[in-house]
Amino acid sequence: MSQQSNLSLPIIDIGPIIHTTDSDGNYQDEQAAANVIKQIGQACERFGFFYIKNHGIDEELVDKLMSEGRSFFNKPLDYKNQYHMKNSKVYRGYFELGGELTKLGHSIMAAIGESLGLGRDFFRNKFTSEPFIPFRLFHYPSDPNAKFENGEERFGVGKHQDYGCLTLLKQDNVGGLEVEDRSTGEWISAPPLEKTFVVNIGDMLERWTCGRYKAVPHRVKNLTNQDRLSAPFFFDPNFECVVTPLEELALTEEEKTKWPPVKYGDYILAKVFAVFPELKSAALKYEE
Ligand SMILES: O=C(O)CCC(=O)C(=O)O
Ligand SMILES: [Fe+2]
Repeated sequence: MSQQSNLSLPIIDIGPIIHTTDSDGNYQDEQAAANVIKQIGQACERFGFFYIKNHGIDEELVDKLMSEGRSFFNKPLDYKNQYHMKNSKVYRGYFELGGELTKLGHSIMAAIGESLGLGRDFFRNKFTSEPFIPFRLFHYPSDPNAKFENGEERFGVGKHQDYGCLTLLKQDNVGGLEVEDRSTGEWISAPPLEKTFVVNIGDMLERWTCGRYKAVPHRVKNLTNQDRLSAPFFFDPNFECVVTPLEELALTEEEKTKWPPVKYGDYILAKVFAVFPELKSAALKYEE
């Protein structure tokens, strides 16, 4: 079993990269923005994860979302089963924070483009103008005494990497998220920090950059006696987007052959159906 690390993930004040001038998309304070972009680039290379603060997202709306989520999970099972994912064709809909989080996703992708020397419009112009933006609300029941089951360590969400470009995660104040330190294999704790989101890189950004920016394994274990709620917002390429190593990054032939092209829609569906096989039969039924 790997050890806990005593490192902590960087916390980046991204105020300077979300305030652009209206006319041309330049940053209001280019020097401050350049400093943030550098921090983002370093965090992507070293950890694949970072916290953001001063992100401009309305905290009242976030609180409202979390309390609505909590009240849903507190309802009786019969009520919740009406919305069981097995019964879903596909849940599409509106939620109040969607637009704001999408805008934030574009701002962070702009900074990432800049940090790679590709320019701030690179990803939006080429790949993410119409992102695929799944959103989930997770409930991790309190589980203080169930560290092990049949000798195996138990997790609310087992070790995995995210599939797309970026994840913007809001967690409540319970904690339990851990991130692998790729250089040591230790687990870095990512505790709740007020008014922040945890941001992490997904597999597609790793493929575009041939691993320069990493999609890093993480997991969640709630060992407290309180329920935990989290809300990941995924900012992903469109289903039709074919992801190949970026020519602009002057990667070697060896690197490029390691990352063959994938169509994002095929990639994510294969991943989701592997985790939730019942959704595959539901989706096939829907296609008939
Ligand atoms: O609940 C969390 O903190 C993380 C969830 C997660 O890793 C995911 O949805 O991909
Ligand atoms: Fe994840």
